[in-house]
Amino acid sequence: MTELLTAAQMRVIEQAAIDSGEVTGLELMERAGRGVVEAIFEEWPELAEEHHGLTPDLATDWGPTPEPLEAFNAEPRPLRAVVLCGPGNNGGDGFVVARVLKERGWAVEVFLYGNAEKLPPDARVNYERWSGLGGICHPWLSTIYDNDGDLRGKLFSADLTIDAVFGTGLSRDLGSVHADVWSAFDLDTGAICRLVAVDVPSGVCSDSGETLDIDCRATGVDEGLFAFQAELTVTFHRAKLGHHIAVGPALCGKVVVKDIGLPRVPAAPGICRAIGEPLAPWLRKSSTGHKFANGHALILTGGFGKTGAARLSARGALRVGAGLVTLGVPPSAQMEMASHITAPMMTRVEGAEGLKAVLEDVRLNALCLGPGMGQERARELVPVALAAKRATVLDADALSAFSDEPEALFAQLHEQCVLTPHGGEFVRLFPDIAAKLNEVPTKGPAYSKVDATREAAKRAGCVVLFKGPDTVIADPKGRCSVNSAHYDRAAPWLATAGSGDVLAGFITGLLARGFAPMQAAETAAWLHVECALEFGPGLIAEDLPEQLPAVFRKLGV
Ligand SMILES: NC(=O)C1=CN([C@@H]2O[C@H](COP(=O)(O)OP(=O)(O)OC[C@H]3O[C@@H](n4cnc5c(N)ncnc54)[C@H](O)[C@@H]3O)[C@@H](O)[C@H]2O)[C@@H](O)CC1
Ligand SMILES: [K+]
Repeated sequence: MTELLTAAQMRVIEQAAIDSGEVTGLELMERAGRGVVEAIFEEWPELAEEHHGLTPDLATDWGPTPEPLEAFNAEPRPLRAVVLCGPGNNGGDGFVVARVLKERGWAVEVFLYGNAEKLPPDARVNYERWSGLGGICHPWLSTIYDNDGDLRGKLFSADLTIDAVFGTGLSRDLGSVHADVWSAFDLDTGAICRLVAVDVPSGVCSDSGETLDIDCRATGVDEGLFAFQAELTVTFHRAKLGHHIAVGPALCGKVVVKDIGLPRVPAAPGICRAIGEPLAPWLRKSSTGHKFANGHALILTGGFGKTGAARLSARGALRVGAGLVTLGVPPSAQMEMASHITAPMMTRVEGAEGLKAVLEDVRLNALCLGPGMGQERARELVPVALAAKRATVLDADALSAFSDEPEALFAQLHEQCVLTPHGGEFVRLFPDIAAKLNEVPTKGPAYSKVDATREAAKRAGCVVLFKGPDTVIADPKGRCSVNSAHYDRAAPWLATAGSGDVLAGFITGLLARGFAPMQAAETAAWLHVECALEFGPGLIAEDLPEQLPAVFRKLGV
């Protein structure tokens, strides 16, 4: 697990290092800027080749882009970079990048959004260093307005563009504070070649991964997404939450984290973590244990014609290692179920009384309710299941059944429960929290999916796993993690019918094995994505449990 920081947490870590005298802010900025250049050369080694270099005097002479034949016969030209600097320390990093590239013979054009006199001290030093190298700093906005799209032309013909406009300090409303700042965001940045964002693409809130809206009436601009679309994002020390949640991943391109020599992140309850590979020993089974040592899960099913979802959960629970799995079937579906199952067992569960009777068997240590269950059956069985105080997963219909009275559900939940809502179910159970999350933010740091899941878990009094490509899991004490299915873990084929039922089964199976709710939810979410990656395109829900043996083998389980 690695930490995913907020801007405030990053500032605390940075300030503590500076206060301890280990490092200065200026040194951190130098390392950050150099880290960006290093990451660029690692990503595009062709840019690191020396033969492109020319003398510094020619470095600002851009000239028109040659035709292909001309280019073939011409002397090698210097590589061209445009660096867009903002008014804070993100801009300071940009000046370092500009200097380092210029020292390597690149032709570098720097545009400053803001007033050089008002730059914060470290950024100001780097502005001076850039100027001392003979570097010119163009005022950004006047260039756009006066030279009729000059900057645009440069951007679209540059070999590299650096976005150092806003980083973790993006806080104010883009429109109302600076009615003209939108112009930076009005560029079709997705079409710019090799656009590299320093820390975070400008316009993306690093805490929430949301883009900030602007008041289109005040600025007179068309509505749009006012954020840069980067091909590569280079961040420092640790990834930030915004790199992994909401629309952040879609705008970051690829994220590289560069070490800038800060100390390890101290353990603090408020710090959210990215779920990483579970340790194999957790998942291994004891060589002497019998099946009952690995728990017995009960998965309640729906009626006739509605049993498939619970079977998917059962398959998931078995494959993840539950010793036994029993499907609790209403009479109408007994024949259907019997003709479909082999390894899972089944038992008749006819209503509240039926479930009470079945739960007298205390070996049933993990319950799953929801997949394909039907809301009526869920309303009848959920209270009985919760009163039994077993580890319990509530998914799908077991959540929607309480849309009209979520408080009644919360009153019955206990700390052995895991709720697994997707976006729609989340809205039904936590409408006020969802409304806050879905509000388009105008200021940073914006309310995030992490904030929303934490608040929901606190209210529910149990673990909440809020699904999505950015699944967030939180417990009532504020512990929180993100299972990011982005970048090299992108698993778009997981968005398929029944995949949530398998996830509920994985969690139930792990709970049966004795995992704590938070650990079960985190491990299941991680395995779920790994199974999808293992199978690849063409995946359907049935395939997911079948990938577990291969995933386990790779983990060394
Ligand atoms: N925190 C750290 O440990 C380090 C930070 N560094 C860099 O510093 C950045 C953070 O610097 P800052 O805190 O100065 O923040 P930024 O440089 O991200 O931006 C803050 C500046 O933008 C202004 N601003 C914010 N919202 C605005 C809006 N909507 N319209 C116009 N202006 C707006 C602020 O008033 C401030 O001047 C990081 O992203 C990173 O790039 C690095 O130099 C290395 C170390
Ligand atoms: K940036």
